[in-house]
Amino acid sequence: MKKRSEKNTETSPSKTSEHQSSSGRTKNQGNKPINRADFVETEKVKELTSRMKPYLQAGYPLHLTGPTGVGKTAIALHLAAQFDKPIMLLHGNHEMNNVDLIGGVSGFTSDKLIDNFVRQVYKKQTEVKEKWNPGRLVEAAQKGYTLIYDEFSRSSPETNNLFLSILEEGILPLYGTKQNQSFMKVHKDFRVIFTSNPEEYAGVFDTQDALLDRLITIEIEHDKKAEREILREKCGVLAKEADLILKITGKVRTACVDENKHGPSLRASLMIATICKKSDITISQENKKFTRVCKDILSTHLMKCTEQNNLLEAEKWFEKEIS
Ligand SMILES: Nc1ncnc2c1ncn2[C@@H]1O[C@H](COP(=O)(O)OP(=O)(O)OP(=O)(O)O)[C@@H](O)[C@H]1O
Repeated sequence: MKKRSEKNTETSPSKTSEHQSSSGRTKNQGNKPINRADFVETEKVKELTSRMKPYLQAGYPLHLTGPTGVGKTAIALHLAAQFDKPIMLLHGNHEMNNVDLIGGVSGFTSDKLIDNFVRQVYKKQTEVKEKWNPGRLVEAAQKGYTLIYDEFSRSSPETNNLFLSILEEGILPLYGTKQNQSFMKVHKDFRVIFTSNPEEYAGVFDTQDALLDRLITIEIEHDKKAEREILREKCGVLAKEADLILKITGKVRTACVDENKHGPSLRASLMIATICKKSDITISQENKKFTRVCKDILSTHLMKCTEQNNLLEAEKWFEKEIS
């Protein structure tokens, strides 16, 4: 018997890398657990969770919006974990396109059949087929994952248009994928939590009204009490130490708000607390090492918001205000 069949899969390298560069921002796909051990369930978080969970249970998508570092992603992850479903995290970016979300052709598969059964007859038959790689959204929508689409407004409105029919008709259009079917039905458990920064932030597209109309938008704001709880539990600082750090970042934040600019967030306070704890730096206004750390972490905000021309001037502002 001299009949041989070979299968060959070729992947076009350029297509693959293009695909990865933009979709590589998708993290935690499917069933990989998210490490949320250091999440602090503050009173504010409890209140928000009990308010928002029923909306998701009823099948409506949520949209958490607010300034950077206010805890939108952390809350979205916490909320998503309330459902017994894998969580998929997708990061918006201007390069993301439909291929990243619904898939595209990423190479070819070829079947080769060589028939030499009769010695004098040699027959070779090759069939080449395009290889379709489904995008992230296909997997999540098909299997009923909870999708967190972080900073979705950093992707273009054209890309986000896909969500219009997902959220309204429960179907995922498969245009451009050369599939037999033109759409796919979305799993009944598929839930979406969007997060975004307000439109005045750099690198953010205006969101189409039609999409906003389909979302339940909740504004998340800075909350001093919650920040204090997080600093204490996450970094292990004392209440008075947390208060001092928050007083300092708060002063700079207020100076920024006065100038209509975005000031330091909880991230800056977490950095100060973590560095001081790990380096055994006493958190006290009299300790020069501590104020040095604060100045280093807050210097970019100081220069931007206090309209001081150089770092020295900004530091003088700091000495005067933080005393
Ligand atoms: N409840 C919480 N418990 C523990 N850490 C938190 C909590 N809320 C926020 N954080 C921490 O604060 C920082 C900022 O939070 P997060 O990234 O969720 O903010 P964000 O609003 O999504 O910011 P951005 O708009 O820049 O994406 C992160 O380091 C996060 O781990």
